[in-house]
Amino acid sequence: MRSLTLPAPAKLNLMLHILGRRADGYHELQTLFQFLDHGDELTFTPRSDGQIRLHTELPGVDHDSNLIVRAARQLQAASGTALGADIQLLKRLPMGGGIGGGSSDAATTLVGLNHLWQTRLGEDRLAQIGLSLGADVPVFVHGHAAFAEGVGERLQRVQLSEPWFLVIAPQVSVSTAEIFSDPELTRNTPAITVRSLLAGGGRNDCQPVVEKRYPEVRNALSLLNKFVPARMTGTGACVFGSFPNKGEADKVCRQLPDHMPGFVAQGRNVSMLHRKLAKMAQEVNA
Ligand SMILES: C[C@@](CO)(OP(=O)(O)O)[C@H](O)COP(=O)(O)OP(=O)(O)OC[C@H]1O[C@@H](n2ccc(N)nc2=O)[C@H](O)[C@@H]1O
Ligand SMILES: Nc1ncnc2c1ncn2[C@@H]1O[C@H](COP(=O)(O)OP(=O)(O)O)[C@@H](O)[C@H]1O
Repeated sequence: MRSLTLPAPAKLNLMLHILGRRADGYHELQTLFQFLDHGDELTFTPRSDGQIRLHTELPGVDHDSNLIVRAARQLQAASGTALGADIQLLKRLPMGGGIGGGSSDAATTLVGLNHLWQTRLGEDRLAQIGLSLGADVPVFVHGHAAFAEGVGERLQRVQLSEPWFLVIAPQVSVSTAEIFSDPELTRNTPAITVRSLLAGGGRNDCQPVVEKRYPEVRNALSLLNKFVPARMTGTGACVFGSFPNKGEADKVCRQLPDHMPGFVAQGRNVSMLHRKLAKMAQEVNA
């Protein structure tokens, strides 16, 4: 049967404010998401027997807990399809890096299988299913840079400049739950409007707590700060800085020590997943 290969791009949280804690323990956020033109890649092949089989293993994640398998099963349940899928994953994004690899894999699975199985669920419904898998899945389903509120589910599209970023991935995995349960976390940042945010400013409220717990992240920030203002994405561990062009970002990337691998990627307002879908639609209509 016909296969479909789709990208699962990374995201950056260009800023992340924590406004408070809800009764269910989750934190109210304000964050600005932009995608990177760098990410994982998934290949889906439909099966007629209804089984979901992911053929790529990830360290520490068993088959049935992988967000890809969980997303595929949720879509089966929501749509009632009798089809299954063989899935291959090309994993490029560091795990637990705050660049959303798992969430993006889940979103690409929802969007990709909805297309391949012809289950015809709307984007809002896919985002709703995605939210039950992780707070960052909806923004990847919609595929547009956004200002997010709530736990990340209330999205407002934004148009941002698309600079080149150098992203450093310190060799540690930071657990989101651990950072959100730290008593020293700032939880009372006043709400700001998207307009004032786009005029400049913002910070990452998780950064001081992660810097304190993880010297690797602190060192990556101070190294990058020698060249450009550096900030952490999400709950870490990755840190990033923006450059006026690719050449300058590449130059700093080449100077990184072995224990601090990095990559250079461009910020994108429309995700690679949605660019590829638009290209496929154009080819069908041509
Ligand atoms: C804060 C962000 C910003 O992008 O961090 P990163 O994961 O990307 O680093 C995300 O929204 C994270 O979303 P996600 O990674 O899906 O978090 P989940 O797995 O849903 O949450 C893990 C745990 O973190 C805590 N948590 C998470 C999100 C939130 N808004 N408040 C919380 O208190 C909860 O204890 C939850 O059980
Ligand atoms: N397909 C997947 N890719 C990455 N991580 C996954 C996946 N499925 C489940 N996970 C689990 O989710 C955790 C967070 O993953 P990830 O999205 O990479 O980090 P972050 O949310 O910090 O950006 C991982 O440490 C792993 O245990």
